[in-house]
Amino acid sequence: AIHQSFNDLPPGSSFDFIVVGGGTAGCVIASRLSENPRFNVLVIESGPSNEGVLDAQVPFLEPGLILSPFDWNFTTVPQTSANGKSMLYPRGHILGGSSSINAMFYTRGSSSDFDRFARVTGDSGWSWGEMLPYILKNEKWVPPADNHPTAGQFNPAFHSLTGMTSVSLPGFPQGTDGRVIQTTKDLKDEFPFNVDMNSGNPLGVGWLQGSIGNGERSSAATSYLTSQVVARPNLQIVLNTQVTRVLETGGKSPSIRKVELTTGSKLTTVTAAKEVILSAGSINTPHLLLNSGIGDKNELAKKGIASVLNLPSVGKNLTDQVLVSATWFANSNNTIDSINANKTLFTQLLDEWQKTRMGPMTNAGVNQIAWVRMPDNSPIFETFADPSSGSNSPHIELALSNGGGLGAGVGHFVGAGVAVVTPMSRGSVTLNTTNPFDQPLIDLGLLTSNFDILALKAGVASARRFFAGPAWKGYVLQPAGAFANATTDQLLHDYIVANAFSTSHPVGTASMSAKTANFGVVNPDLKVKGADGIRIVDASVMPFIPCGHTQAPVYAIAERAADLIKADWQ
Ligand SMILES: Cc1cc2nc3c(=O)[nH]c(=O)nc-3n(C[C@H](O)[C@H](O)[C@H](O)COP(=O)(O)OP(=O)(O)OC[C@H]3O[C@@H](n4cnc5c(N)ncnc54)[C@H](O)[C@@H]3O)c2cc1C
Repeated sequence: AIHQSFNDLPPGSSFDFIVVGGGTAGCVIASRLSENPRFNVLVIESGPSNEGVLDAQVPFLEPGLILSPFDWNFTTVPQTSANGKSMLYPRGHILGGSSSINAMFYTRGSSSDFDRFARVTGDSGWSWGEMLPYILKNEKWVPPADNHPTAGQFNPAFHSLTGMTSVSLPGFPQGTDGRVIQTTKDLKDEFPFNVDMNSGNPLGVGWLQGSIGNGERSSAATSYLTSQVVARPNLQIVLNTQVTRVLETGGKSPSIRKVELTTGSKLTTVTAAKEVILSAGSINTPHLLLNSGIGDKNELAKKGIASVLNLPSVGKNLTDQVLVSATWFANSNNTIDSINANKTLFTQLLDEWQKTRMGPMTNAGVNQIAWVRMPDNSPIFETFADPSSGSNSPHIELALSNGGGLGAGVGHFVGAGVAVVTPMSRGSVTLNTTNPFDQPLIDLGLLTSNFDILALKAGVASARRFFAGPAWKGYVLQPAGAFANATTDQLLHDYIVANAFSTSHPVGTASMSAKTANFGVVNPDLKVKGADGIRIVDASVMPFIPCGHTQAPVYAIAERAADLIKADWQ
């Protein structure tokens, strides 16, 4: 059942597993563990239900979720290498977590990303070959909202019809589709067509796959917590309840099976007979650990927190991808800018979505992505070692957009969100105060590595070449917004430093590492190092960021984690 408050739990309830955070990974764990009727599972989620939240259902309305009650509304500390700006840092505060508020891009990264996970942890179970079954266990391939013919837009060999989260090709054509595909022919050396960017080899330009089914967002909550799953007598889900600490339950290791939480203004605790699984995400998981005395002993002492477990890597290695827009005015009025600018049209399209689950509201304006690898002889590699996981991995993403403002104000636009998907900057999550309800200090370290600035420059240059292709003649007009000023190398540098922001893909703050490593937070089986009874399953365990968006890897990691946990307690 789903309960609005902790006090609504049936009296005398006891639990084998307590999952902290009903987000992307948490929903997978809850759903899979409760398949075993002998396991009693409790999920504690800080946010409210996703049911009936229109902005979380209609793909086009995703921007409305930022700075809403469904967002933790974090703000970063001033980013010293990005003009000292503090930035909004959205995270899902709702059942389904960030999968309920994200932009629904479903990209797996490259096979070598997973092979690198296996290499650094010494566990071949994290390799692409062994993770592919878990990826397929997550994905349920479904037709696009408009039911258009999809032959040649994906490779069925890499997809599954039997998983959980609906994944589909774009559900509505964009006015730029033909020109993008033509560019893969005109400029095929730099921008070859890739029939399926989720094959393990993403390089090239291909059709975006999104976590959307029947024109609606498919989140961890809608796909893993179906009414049949929620009806299981051995699964209890408590909403609107924030876990404040994890606590020792004795033993030498120490054993950490108890969680502290708030009910109204009162603190209470609940203990798991078998395990606590932390799935609070890359910001809140380290925040919870630090508040619980699990982190760098000396740093915690300065805050007056007694050390329970000295794990200096907690909250370190925060890795996120960095983005700028490259935007031009478009010689067209068939861009998605029309929808945002025209209230009548907006209402009409929303009405169409409500009645038919079709139309432009079924996706968000990006129908294709270009994944670009900087050549081995690029001058950038004279200074920096290649941070990518392998030669089949991009350094840069161009999210090709049929308008959407792209930060340039009012008008009709075309362009790309240019992201460095293999950033070298690292940040941290540290305690601000010892009050668990205060935000932690989130420092992305944005642009602190010059690699990221140089790679963004290379990405912008690549976007310029893309949109200078013959297919765009007469369509792409002058550069727009602040991007118009980026006319020299120095001015492009200034544009990047002033306008770069994060892609909201944080990972790495509770990294897994080899069992014998003297760094890292969890072992390859995701158990917290040096402790008993507590695992971490969420984006924070990824030691490196995959060269794409992060939800598909989180789903796959959680699917494997569920099997690891089940195997331990069979
Ligand atoms: C705005 C935005 C856009 C994005 N776009 C994309 C995209 O298009 N494609 C993509 O692949 N990825 C995208 N991402 C990233 C992706 O969604 C995340 O990487 C992924 O969902 C993270 O999963 P998680 O399980 O680690 O954390 P989350 O899904 O964030 O789950 C954490 C859960 O724990 C809960 N929680 C936290 N602290 C506590 C506590 N103390 N007590 C109780 N509950 C707690 C939270 O409320 C939340 O429900 C985006 C993210 C955001 C925010």
